[in-house]
Amino acid sequence: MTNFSSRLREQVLSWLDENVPIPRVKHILRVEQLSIELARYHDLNIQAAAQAGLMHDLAKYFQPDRLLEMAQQAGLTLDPVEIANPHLLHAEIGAIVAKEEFGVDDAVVLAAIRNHTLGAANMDAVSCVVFLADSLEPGRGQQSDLNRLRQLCYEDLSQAVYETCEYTLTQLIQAGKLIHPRAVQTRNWFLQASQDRLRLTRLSA
Ligand SMILES: Nc1ncnc2c1ncn2[C@@H]1O[C@H](COP(=O)(O)OP(=O)(O)O)[C@@H](O)[C@H]1O
Repeated sequence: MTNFSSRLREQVLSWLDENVPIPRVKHILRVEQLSIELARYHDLNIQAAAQAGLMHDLAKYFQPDRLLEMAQQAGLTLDPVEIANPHLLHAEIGAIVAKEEFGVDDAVVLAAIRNHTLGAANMDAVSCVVFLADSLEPGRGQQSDLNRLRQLCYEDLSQAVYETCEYTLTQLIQAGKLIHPRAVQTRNWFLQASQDRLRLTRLSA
């Protein structure tokens, strides 16, 4: 397990102070906190969830040209939706910054940073927790559907990821925005995972 020393945490906080506006730093700290809480509840690697929560938005304020250039340098294959909206690359590029700037080499942490916006089919539980924390941290609002999703995070992680994808996708459709296919793959994979578990539960009852 990566030892997320308080010294490294201070280094990240001081970098965030320089590169990210205060309201976004507050969001990041709430994501860190909820990631820790969910990881503790589900008996996951708390250090990994905390690190990914704290570093998920490192590239949030990088300009589109910089994101595209770094993605090209890293040899990433770009989806047309990322070319139309390079901001979506901040998750992939955030993982590169975590590695290069802070020496993070834990594959679980780097995957959770990469997966925080679009998710991924079959993403691991720490990625699920950070994905959910980013969408559902208390600063996102107190609407009843958000509060129901928050409750679901403690009952069934797969179902919570599936329903959170549905929530985000519905909002994007209503706003007439492009949808990245990876978000649809995430939704489909976690829908099937939830249904399979339900079927198994019924069979064993
Ligand atoms: N599945 C998706 N497909 C296309 N665009 C998306 C998708 N999910 C999020 N976005 C867009 O990317 C932007 C960044 O998403 P996100 O990282 O969740 O941002 P924030 O933390 O600011 O809400 C959002 O404003 C949204 O418009």
